Amino acid sequence: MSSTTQQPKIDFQDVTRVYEVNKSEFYAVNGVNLAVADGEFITIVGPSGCGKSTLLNLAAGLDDPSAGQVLVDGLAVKGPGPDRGVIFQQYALFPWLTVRKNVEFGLKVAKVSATERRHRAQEVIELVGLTDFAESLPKTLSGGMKQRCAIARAYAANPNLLLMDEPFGALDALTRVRMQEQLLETWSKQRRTVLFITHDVDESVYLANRVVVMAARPGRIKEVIEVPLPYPRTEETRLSPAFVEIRNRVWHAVYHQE
Ligand SMILES: Nc1ncnc2c1ncn2[C@@H]1O[C@H](COP(=O)(O)OP(=O)(O)OP(=O)(O)O)[C@@H](O)[C@H]1O
Repeated sequence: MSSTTQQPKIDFQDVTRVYEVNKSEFYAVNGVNLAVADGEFITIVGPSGCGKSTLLNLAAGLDDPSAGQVLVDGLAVKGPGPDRGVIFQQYALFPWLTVRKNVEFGLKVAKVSATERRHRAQEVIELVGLTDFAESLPKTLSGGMKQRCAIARAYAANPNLLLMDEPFGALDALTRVRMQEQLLETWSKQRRTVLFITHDVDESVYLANRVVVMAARPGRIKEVIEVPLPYPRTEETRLSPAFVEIRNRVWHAVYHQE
């Protein structure tokens, strides 16, 4: 199959989600079309309430469209599945379990054998740089480490699609930059498809192959902006004129909405 005919990993086809608010219809998202290629890193930015989480939840199978459909690997999403790892801003770790046990939890539920669980947990804990904290409880970890643990837990199930809703939103600026670098490093090794929501324009450009800018009322795609900057991206990337130029375009699209 040539790359031009490859089936998208995620395909939002004319997706609309309507809520009933005060007896009238409210379009959280309206007529969204977006095809995400396998291995692509897509970020979604836009003002509060423009439907970013709605789109992510539809891809995760946590919600159903009112019209249109979301396809993953060519099949309509019918509910959550182990092929899709979801990571939210709140880490939602079990406070009474160690990092290792938190990471193994989902595998245990999925009845993966104890040996295999250990092996997989070890691998992903190493990947996110938490080896020295594998036996620690969440309360002893920093915010960034907790989020790395949540990411490791999502990776452990070996999803080929990562759905991330403002995962670094609660972190301080420096930790956030480190987490972005680490996420890109992992992504370069494994090339899982990523759909990543953020409020941060710099973050959206730094991470993505393409930035999807949304507009509100009704929630819709306003513009899709390519980021043809090479990986690995570094501090130099952030300072380069090409980065600044794209950042300015995204900024303009987000903040100058009619
Ligand atoms: N269950 C619901 N019932 C009614 N309206 C809803 C419901 N869920 C979401 N909405 C509305 O749909 C719109 C889109 O919500 P969504 O959470 O997707 O936006 P968002 O872009 O992720 O916002 P934010 O950046 O603030 O997280 C919002 O106006 C929200 O109030």
